[in-house]
Amino acid sequence: MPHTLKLLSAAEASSLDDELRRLFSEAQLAELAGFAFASAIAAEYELPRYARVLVVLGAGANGRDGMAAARHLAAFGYAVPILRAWPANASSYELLVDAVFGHRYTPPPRPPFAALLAALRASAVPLVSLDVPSGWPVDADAPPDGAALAPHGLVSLLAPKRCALHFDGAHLLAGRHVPPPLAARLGLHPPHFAAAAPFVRLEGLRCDAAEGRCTLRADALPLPPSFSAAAAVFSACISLVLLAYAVGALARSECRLFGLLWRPGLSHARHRDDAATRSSTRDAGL
Ligand SMILES: NC(=O)C1=CN([C@@H]2O[C@H](COP(=O)(O)OP(=O)(O)OC[C@H]3O[C@@H](n4cnc5c(N)ncnc54)[C@H](OP(=O)(O)O)[C@@H]3O)[C@@H](O)[C@H]2O)[C@@H](O)CC1
Repeated sequence: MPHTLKLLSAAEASSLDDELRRLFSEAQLAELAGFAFASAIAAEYELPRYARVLVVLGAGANGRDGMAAARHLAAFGYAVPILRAWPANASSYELLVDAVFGHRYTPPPRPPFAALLAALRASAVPLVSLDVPSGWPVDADAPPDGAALAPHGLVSLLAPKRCALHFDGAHLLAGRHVPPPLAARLGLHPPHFAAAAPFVRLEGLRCDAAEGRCTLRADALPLPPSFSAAAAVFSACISLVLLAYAVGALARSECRLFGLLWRPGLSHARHRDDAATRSSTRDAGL
């Protein structure tokens, strides 16, 4: 069965933000997102090929998370300078990270961001966007126009936003800090993440703008085949142990029902014990 991903509208993404802000501080959210973003970037854009990274920040929470991601990338060994303006040597970087706008962007871009987006669009350096390709209308049914950013990669945070329908590059999903009951209540339906990885590659993702949904092919599981086989063997062993235990319990015919212990094997013995108790009580004249 293919796995259908929930795509969030801008309003749904804001509701999720509100829920998360009740659970985490802003600093915690930044660290969780920043680490997840950086881990996904490091997996897709490996060292040493993409060692020099320029992270471009906006004024909102997307920029704040981009700042945290930059710090984590630096800790992973990437060279991530802190600059106040678009550098003259931007083409010498090996990767551009777009953390300008997230899901609260409303077009058109105001100064100075219009020029910043144009510079990102014009660059030949591979570009990866965090959560939303900056400048893309989040809820748009139509693909963005030719002047919009065309990132090589997209790292969606927690759940892809609706505009991801029109993205067909390398797509990863980062962040797994939505508590499962909240994810279930919001119908997020996240895919499986491998072990403790804070991101998953959305390989085999097929987005259909007409249907308004993205599905992951059933065979595009994040677990490597060797791990899946090991997991299958492990779960088969556990099932066998549980089955052996159940058969053993049945053989001993122990059933506990509403607090009463019924043991056919023991009932005769208990009957004998009761009879013996009654006769010893009688003998004792009690
Ligand atoms: N860590 C986590 O777990 C979570 C992290 N999250 C992350 O936060 C992101 C959402 O953050 P956000 O709400 O701050 O919005 P975001 O889009 O970054 O910035 C808005 C800024 O842009 C500005 N602006 C807007 N339009 C403009 C325009 N046309 N031209 C110029 N400026 C414009 C706007 O200015 P204003 O309109 O307010 O004047 C404001 O300053 C989300 O995508 C995800 O990455 C959250 O999902 C929560 C969970």
